[in-house]
Amino acid sequence: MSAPPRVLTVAGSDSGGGAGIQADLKAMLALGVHGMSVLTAVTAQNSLGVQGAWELPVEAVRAQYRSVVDDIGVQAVKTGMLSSAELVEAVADLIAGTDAPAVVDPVGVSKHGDPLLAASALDSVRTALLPVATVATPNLDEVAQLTGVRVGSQADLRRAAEAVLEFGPRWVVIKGGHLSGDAVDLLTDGSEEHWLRAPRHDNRHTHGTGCTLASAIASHLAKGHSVPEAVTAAKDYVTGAIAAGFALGAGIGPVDHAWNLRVPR
Ligand SMILES: Nc1ncnc2c1ncn2[C@@H]1O[C@H](COP(=O)(O)OP(=O)(O)O)[C@@H](O)[C@H]1O
Ligand SMILES: Cc1ncc(COP(=O)(O)O)c(N)n1
Repeated sequence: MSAPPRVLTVAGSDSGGGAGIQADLKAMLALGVHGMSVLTAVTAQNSLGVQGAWELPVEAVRAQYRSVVDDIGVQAVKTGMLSSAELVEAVADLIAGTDAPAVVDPVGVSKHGDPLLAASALDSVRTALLPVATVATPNLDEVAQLTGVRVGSQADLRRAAEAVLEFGPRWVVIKGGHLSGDAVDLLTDGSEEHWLRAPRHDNRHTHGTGCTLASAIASHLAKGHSVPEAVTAAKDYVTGAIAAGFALGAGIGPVDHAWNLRVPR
């Protein structure tokens, strides 16, 4: 049997299993690729928030990356929580030397507002990480932090995309998940525009949506799809996962990564 496409996530661990590395690997399994991981940080996290976070040393991040890429090889890379300026710069450097598309989710804060990236790392995201991204996937808070553009309605999404593209990613998906009404995202490379629209699911169990979307994009890119095809398929996958999100713990539960695999009985 031939090996499936290989996808690498470079991200933090969520002990609750809903976001971070755990979400990434689950999404990759559900989409039929071989998921691999470089851990950047460990969080003590659950449905109520982040109770603690510990960064790994930069040598540990570099060593994991080299182990995976030099032997197994990757068809796509995805980044999530990178925690510090030093890690952002090291990861940007590693991606620049890798011949595979990179999906950069510039994770800033958790759904509960806990910081996952130091404020002092924002400049490195702008000048080192975004320039090596094939696709960047900021949410509206990350757009505001990185560019100063505040999105209040769908009409502002194009302006937000233009501001992010200034930093050099090939494509950007501005996620409109935090607006009201339909869940509308804008994918653009500055010339083509694709509006991705899905019904808003009235489900508070949305922990891990951003990680899941970015990992799904990376998985479809690894299978050889174009960026617009990969993002469209990833949007369908995350929409289904949100619709099937379930309660766990006393707070915000996870999306269901396996929704597309469940056989109705
Ligand atoms: N309630 C919802 N119903 C349907 N889609 C949603 C909902 N909330 C977010 N989305 C979609 O989930 C994806 C992740 O967006 P978002 O939640 O904004 O990311 P993040 O986790 O980075 O904050 C986007 O495609 C967004 O449109
Ligand atoms: C380790 C880690 N990485 C990322 C997120 C963001 O989660 P979301 O996908 O809900 O924005 C998180 N809560 N924890």
